[in-house]
Amino acid sequence: MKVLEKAPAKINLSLDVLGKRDDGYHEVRMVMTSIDLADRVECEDLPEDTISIRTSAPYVPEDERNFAYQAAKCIKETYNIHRGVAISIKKNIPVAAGLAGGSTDAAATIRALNRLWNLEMTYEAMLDIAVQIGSDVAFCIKGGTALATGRGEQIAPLPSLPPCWVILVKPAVSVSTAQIYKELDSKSADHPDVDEMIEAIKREDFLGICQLLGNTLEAVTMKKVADIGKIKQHMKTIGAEGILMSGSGPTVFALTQHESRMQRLINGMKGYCSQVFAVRLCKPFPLLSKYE
Ligand SMILES: C[C@@](CO)(OP(=O)(O)O)[C@H](O)COP(=O)(O)OP(=O)(O)OC[C@H]1O[C@@H](n2ccc(N)nc2=O)[C@H](O)[C@@H]1O
Ligand SMILES: Nc1ncnc2c1ncn2[C@@H]1O[C@H](COP(=O)(O)OP(=O)(O)O)[C@@H](O)[C@H]1O
Repeated sequence: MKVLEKAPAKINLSLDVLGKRDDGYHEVRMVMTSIDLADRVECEDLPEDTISIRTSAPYVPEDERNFAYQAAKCIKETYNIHRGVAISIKKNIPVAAGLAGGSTDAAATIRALNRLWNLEMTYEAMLDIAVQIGSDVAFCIKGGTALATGRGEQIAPLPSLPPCWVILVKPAVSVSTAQIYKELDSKSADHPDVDEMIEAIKREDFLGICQLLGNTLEAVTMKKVADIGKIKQHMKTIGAEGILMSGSGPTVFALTQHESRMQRLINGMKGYCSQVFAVRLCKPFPLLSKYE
């Protein structure tokens, strides 16, 4: 048997880093939302008890370093499963871009194996696996819009955003999330107003959401990748209601409710960067209600 799961990317609308914790991670408060730029994860039974990984993109590991492999291994160990699986990942999300590409593949693998192996996992059981793979995997299990706290693994759902376009521009460099957190001095950094962002979302106030976009990590990554500042400036000149770097970067996104602005942004930014996308938002997965 074979099951297919869609694996949407995320953007961070508000990302505040409160400080460093004793376990080496940073305490964060983030509002995240899923976008319709998605990988496709296919899981198929294998006759022998092994995990195999195939991806469509170069530079993505096809062994135990792949987050989808780690998710499958963790489920096999936790549920004492002695079955093999072939995992095939069609990558559409740019790699190491601040869009949680690897995390969403891991989350999709958890959802897929739950179906393939009839595990009847609850949402909480999926989260237990997710936190062992990475901080952003928990959000990606359900997706939609949510507040993520702790190291990013504590999830509280929020209402969906008003409909809009998300235009993404990925500079031709990648950054290491660990390095960006390491270089952050959270005391002297800018801190976005996460609570006001949540209120704006609850009020369905699109312009308020755009004005409140903020990311504590942006200044750190901008110092290393000069293109980010140039992209932001260029997008501002073309016109968008809100512009921000996602996660640890270097992808920059713009939000607009106007199709004409979306077209202008796409046309204007294509001459600037090779990786430019315009996508809609994604609703949360209606999964798990059967088991909750
Ligand atoms: C910055 C964010 C914002 O959503 O996203 P990306 O830019 O990666 O997409 C996340 O916090 C990234 O989460 P994720 O990519 O899952 O990180 P992990 O694999 O758990 O950790 C990678 C490394 O980042 C650092 N890290 C991560 C999360 C956190 N709250 N504090 C940290 O200090 C640690 O050094 C850790 O070893
Ligand atoms: N399924 C996967 N897809 C992409 N990258 C993966 C995957 N599994 C492991 N990785 C590793 O994770 C690193 C971070 O990639 P990614 O999750 O795309 O970035 P980000 O954390 O910035 O959102 C990559 O450099 C890659 O080596």
